[in-house]
Amino acid sequence: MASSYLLQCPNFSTNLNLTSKPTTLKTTPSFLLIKAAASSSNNNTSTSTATSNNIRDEARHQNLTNPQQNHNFSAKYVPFGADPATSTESYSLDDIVYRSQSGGLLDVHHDFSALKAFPGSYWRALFDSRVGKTTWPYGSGVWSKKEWVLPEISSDDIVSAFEGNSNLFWAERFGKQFLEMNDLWVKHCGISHTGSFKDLGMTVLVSQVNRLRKMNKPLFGVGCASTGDTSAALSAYCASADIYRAACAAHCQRAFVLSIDTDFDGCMQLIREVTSELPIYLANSLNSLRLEGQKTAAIEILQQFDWEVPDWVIVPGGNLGNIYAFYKGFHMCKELGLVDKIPRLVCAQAANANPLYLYYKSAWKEFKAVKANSTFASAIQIGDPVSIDRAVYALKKSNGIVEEATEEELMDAMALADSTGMFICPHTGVALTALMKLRKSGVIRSSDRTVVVSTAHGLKFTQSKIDYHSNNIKEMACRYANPPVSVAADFGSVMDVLKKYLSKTPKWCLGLEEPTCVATSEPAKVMIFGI
Ligand SMILES: Cc1ncc(COP(=O)(O)O)c(C=O)c1O
Ligand SMILES: N[C@@H](CCOP(=O)(O)O)C(=O)O
Repeated sequence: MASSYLLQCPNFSTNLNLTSKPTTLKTTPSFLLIKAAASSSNNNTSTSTATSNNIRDEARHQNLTNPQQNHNFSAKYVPFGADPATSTESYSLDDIVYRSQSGGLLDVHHDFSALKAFPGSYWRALFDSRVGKTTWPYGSGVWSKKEWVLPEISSDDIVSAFEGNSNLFWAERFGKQFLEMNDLWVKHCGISHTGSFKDLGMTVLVSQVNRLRKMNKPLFGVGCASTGDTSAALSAYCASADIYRAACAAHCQRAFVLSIDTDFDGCMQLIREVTSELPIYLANSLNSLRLEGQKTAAIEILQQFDWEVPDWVIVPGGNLGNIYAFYKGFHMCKELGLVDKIPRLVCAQAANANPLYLYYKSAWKEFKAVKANSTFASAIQIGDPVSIDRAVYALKKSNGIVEEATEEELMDAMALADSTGMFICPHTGVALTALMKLRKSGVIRSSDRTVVVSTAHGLKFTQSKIDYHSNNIKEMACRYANPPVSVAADFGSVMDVLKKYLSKTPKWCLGLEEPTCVATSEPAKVMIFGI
């Protein structure tokens, strides 16, 4: 009985939602109308009865016949930072709760004693055995770690697009050419179902929504504030679970988007108020369930290095859930004996939205929210991050660092990365800038194994690339811009342009003398003819 509501600031650029025309908050009646319509339930994900021998049926059969799959792993919510051994406050994951009694954050705490009954080698082998298969739900990079994520959910309730298992790209040329590094890697979390790392968290959250609906919990909607990535993931996973159909009349199988005249922080404040008034489940990372999925990217990095721990992991930060999720994934691997240390974490912020950076620079003395200014890294244009306490914890525990990137720095870094064959988003440009600064200062050494987390697909942020390469950004030199050359559509004009371009190349290239063998040091030219 749930539908999905999204609160977005108006200039979101990356929205992949299946939306109707955006409605402003002033049209509250429409909002209520959908709530009232949420009366029937028809969830084909959780009641898969149609075809036999699909992967979900096979998983069900396996559960019945393979007792090894029955375990006593469990998890619960505890106040963030509290010692679970002594804290008297805890909640079932089936409770709808986002804050502790004192108003603080929550954390999902796993029963480590049950998990520790198995040695690290067991977990490594189990996770490795599931990679790249189509077995439900373990073919997902998130659900391949199900025992560490949501151990008690039935595989039947899981809503998954087999997210995760993303490419860990060896940035050979970027590393060698610009940083004298040989062991630089980019974890492409944005090469994913809806083009950002949010899929990792949303599969967990929407699966739990599916479970709560089956338990007849009072839950009539799912909602988030968003710059565009969280909302895209929420829409897609709710659509995949057919959650809209259950909520609305047949003509309205899509998310309900409110375009609100404020920034992300304003939207976040509003969705928090709305979700405390209405039975709408909060899908932002304030809800600690999301981080259980996102932490699997850290486990995956270790797995991809054959359980060797990198020296550094650099993560762009906005609302600051993800930096903690990475810490948590690494920390669990250490606690449970899969590895013997964790990497140092770097959180990279845009200078135009840098409250964590300022806090770090004050030696953690005083946190002040800021008014986030416009940045090309629009998904991290956040001045009052909800997970500030989680981020500080992660950074302190990992001997971490916070860096920042100006607009020019992040755009230049993105262009340089693209010039070496990557195609990254501006947030990844922020993380690469942090790396470049830390290399320059010698903090990160040439031989350090370093992973930069790429959080979204470059294709979601093409306008920034077009602006940069057209030299169309006020007060920015766009030093690495590569604008197209306009040329008339006739052979002579094209040849004139090409001859000028190729004037420094050997004469045989221009057909002016017999070809000789090509010197291997001669760089090849790449020419693209387009409109
Ligand atoms: C593409 C992208 N990168 C980075 C972030 C920052 O992640 P977090 O808010 O968890 O710090 C976000 C969203 O916030 C995002 O959408
Ligand atoms: N960039 C995010 C901001 C919200 O982050 P969340 O992880 O707290 O949901 C977005 O895409 O909306």
